[in-house]
Order: sequence, then structure tokens, then C-alpha cells
Amino acid sequence: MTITIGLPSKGRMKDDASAIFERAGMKIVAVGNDRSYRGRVEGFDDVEIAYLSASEISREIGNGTVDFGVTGEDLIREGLAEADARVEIAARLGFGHADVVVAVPEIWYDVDTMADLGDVAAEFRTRHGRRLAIATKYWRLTQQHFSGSHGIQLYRIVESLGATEGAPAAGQADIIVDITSTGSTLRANHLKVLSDGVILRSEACLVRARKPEHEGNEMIGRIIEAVRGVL
Ligand SMILES: Nc1ncnc2c1ncn2[C@@H]1O[C@H](COP(=O)(O)OP(=O)(O)OP(=O)(O)O)[C@@H](O)[C@H]1O
Ligand SMILES: O=P(O)(O)OC[C@H]1O[C@H](OP(=O)(O)OP(=O)(O)O)[C@H](O)[C@@H]1O
Repeated sequence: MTITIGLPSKGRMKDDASAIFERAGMKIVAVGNDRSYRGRVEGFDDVEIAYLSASEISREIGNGTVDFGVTGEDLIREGLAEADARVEIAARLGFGHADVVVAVPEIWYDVDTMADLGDVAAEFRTRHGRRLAIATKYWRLTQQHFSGSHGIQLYRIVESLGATEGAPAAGQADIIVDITSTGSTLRANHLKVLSDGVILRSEACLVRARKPEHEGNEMIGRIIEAVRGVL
């Protein structure tokens, strides 16, 4: 059986992911030229590398097209319903840290917690004639956190695919759910994170698709052990 590992094709995660595999004794070489989207692992003839975007990796692990992938936990939990049943987080890799957070305008002085926000959401329609609008690309995580964990039902999600932090100032939404790492983008946009507004602390993970053919496969176990051994 050929084992396929999906690795980020660009950006901040690509080099860190390759470095971990190299330290684990699995040096990755491009097939063809440097711009190729396929790779192989020196000394591992039955392993192939597919270079994909971080969000594609989450999707391909979910449908089992790749056996392993390196991607952010945020993209796994956002991209896949029932993520824990479909994939195993085999290792947390210690890079690509980002928190998915609920942030509101700094000038909402009375709003510091999700409970405060629930009060605002409940009164919002009476006061403003519409529901509280949340800009995000994290639909699933937002619904789980608001409706599931905090019982807040009165809101509307406004899809945002970029520059989410600008949405409140632009009048497109009232608050946001997005990732933050240093916090500087939130500060620059006069937004603050609620004290219980961290939905997920994400980092890059080695993720395995749960497939029946992995049971008892020696190479699957060997790859996981090799990566864990260098963390
Ligand atoms: N400061 C950051 N900004 C954006 N993503 C970050 C940051 N730090 C870590 N990450 C993580 O990187 C991953 C997203 O990477 P990237 O933007 O390359 O993915 P992508 O959405 O597939 O890219 P694209 O939208 O360009 O196709 C997420 O898991 C995210 O949590
Ligand atoms: O807390 P900070 O350190 O300010 O980082 C957070 C920002 O970084 C990302 O944007 P970026 O433009 O880097 O990437 P993206 O376009 O992939 O979202 C992310 O979407 C936030 O806007």
C-alpha cells in the first residue's frame, strides 16, 4: 500500500513541516522540479508526498484521499463534522500556533464575557432592528461555541474570507471570530478578545485519516513514531 502524506505547498507551514520530517529521518525531495506538487521521501519507496493548501489537506484527510496530513487543528475542526471520528491527531507539531477567538469592539466597555455578549445578542433586535452580526470564515466553530457551548441563538453569521478584523469598522458586522497569533491585527482594528472567548488553541498537527487498512500497517506506526520522536 502506498501511503500519501499531504503537506502544505506554501507559506509559513511548508518549511516547518518539511524540517520536522527531515529530523525524523524522512527527507523529502521534490519529484521533477522545485515547483512540482508531488514529492517522495528518501529511502521510503512506499510513501508519497502531495503538496496541497492547508485547507485542502483538512478536506482530503476527511475523505481519506491522503493517509496523513500536516495542517492546523482549526482547519480540521472547522472543515470536518465529527472530526474525532474521522481523523486522529497523531502529534502536535509545535508551530503554526494561532487561537480562534471571539473579538468585539474595544469600546463595548460592558462586554467582557460570552455571558455579556449573550445579553447584548438578546437585546440587539429590539435596539437595532436586526440580529447581532458575526463576521467569520469559521462557521462551524462559531456555531458550536455560541449555540452549543453558550446557548446564544440570536445572531447572524456574515461570511468573511479575508480582512475579517476590518468588518466591524466597515459596518459589515458587529463582532468577529477569527484567528490571532500576536494580537497586533486585533489591536490595530480596536477589537478585544472576550475573557472566555478563546474557542480553540490551534497549532500545526500531524493528522491521520482513520482508515481500516491502517490497522496493523507497520509503516503507519513507524511514521507516527518517527515524528513523535523528534518533538
Ligand atoms: N498568523 C497566522 N495567520 C494565518 N494563519 C495562521 C497564522 N498562524 C498560524 N496559522 C495557521 O495556518 C493555517 C492556514 O494556513 P494558510 O493561510 O497557508 O492556509 P490556507 O487557508 O489553505 O491558504 P489559502 O487561503 O491561501 O489557500 C491555519 O491552520 C492557521 O491556524
Ligand atoms: O494576531 P496577528 O499576529 O496579528 O495575526 C493574525 C492575522 O494573521 C492572519 O492574516 P494573514 O494576512 O497573515 O494571513 P491570511 O491572509 O492567511 O489570513 C489572520 O487572518 C489574522 O488576520
